[in-house]
Amino acid sequence: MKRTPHLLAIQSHVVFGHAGNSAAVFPMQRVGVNVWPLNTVQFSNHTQYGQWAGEVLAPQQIPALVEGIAAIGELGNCDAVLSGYLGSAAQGRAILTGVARIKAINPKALYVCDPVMGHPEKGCIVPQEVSDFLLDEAVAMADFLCPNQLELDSFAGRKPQSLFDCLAMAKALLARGPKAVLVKHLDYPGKLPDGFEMLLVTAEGSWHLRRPLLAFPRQPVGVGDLTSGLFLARVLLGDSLLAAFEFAAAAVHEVLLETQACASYELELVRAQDRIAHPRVRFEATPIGL
Ligand SMILES: Nc1ncnc2c1ncn2[C@@H]1O[C@H](COP(=O)(O)OP(=O)(O)O)[C@@H](O)[C@H]1O
Ligand SMILES: Cc1ncc(COP(=O)(O)O)c(C=O)c1O
Ligand SMILES: [Mg+2]
Repeated sequence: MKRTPHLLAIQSHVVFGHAGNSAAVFPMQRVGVNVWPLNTVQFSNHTQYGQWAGEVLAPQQIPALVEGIAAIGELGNCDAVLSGYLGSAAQGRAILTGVARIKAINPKALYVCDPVMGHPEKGCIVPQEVSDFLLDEAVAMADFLCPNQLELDSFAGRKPQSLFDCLAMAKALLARGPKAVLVKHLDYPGKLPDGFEMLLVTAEGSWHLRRPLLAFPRQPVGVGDLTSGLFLARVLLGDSLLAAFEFAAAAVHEVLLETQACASYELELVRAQDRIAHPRVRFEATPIGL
């Protein structure tokens, strides 16, 4: 029998609704991965409501929890670490120490970094020191990096002029450490207004994917966290990076269709669970080169 992969997921938890681990854990489990959720913050709701209650996890808790898993002899079973929304830069450094500890026991373990940064225009609120940590330190250790366009711009220090410019910006990141870059949301001058586009960039090749842009009165949150989580889950289950990319796009689109049909602001993950596991839609990524 094939072994079920194990994944340590270090990102936010919201009591109500879906963002961070609250967007990604159930879908990753639903496609067949054992998830170890480690919550960097516990907030009442995501920050795009503009107000929330709750606390940031003390950074020293991250190594303490990782050592607790080592002490029961299970740390070597960890196949990957996924990091997302962080409450402080100290938490980020504690995660990198944890990644090094896990890779020392299991050199095949992957580190996937979704570099969630604060953006005033989007309403996602993250401390500035976290963005600095992601730009300078996390990128060097990440096996895969999953930025959105705004985060890609921050890494490049500029905005793109075209789709090929986005590709060049993502390719430049490969030289800084990651083996693959998944740009979860593209925005560039000349982009067709009715599409939602993504890029997968690896040393072996690059692919562009377009799916329909759906209309929402308020943009749902947690879509990026869902995308990175499902992409990694499918890689751990044995998909190629390209297959995992196409799967994540299809499953996320299914969730958005259900969310739109319910006129819900929060992602309808429970209702969409069968469609997450078995997407009915398929989007083919096309090779793209410079
Ligand atoms: N097919 C789609 N139609 C409409 N909106 C979408 C679609 N897919 C994703 N979105 C929205 O696009 C935005 C992507 O957010 P962005 O900040 O760029 O990425 P991330 O969620 O990774 O941080 C989100 O507001 C999400 O709700
Ligand atoms: C607590 C929390 N976690 C994670 C996110 C990231 O969500 P998304 O996947 O939409 O970038 C947000 C965005 O506001 C958030 O408030
Ligand atoms: Mg995001």
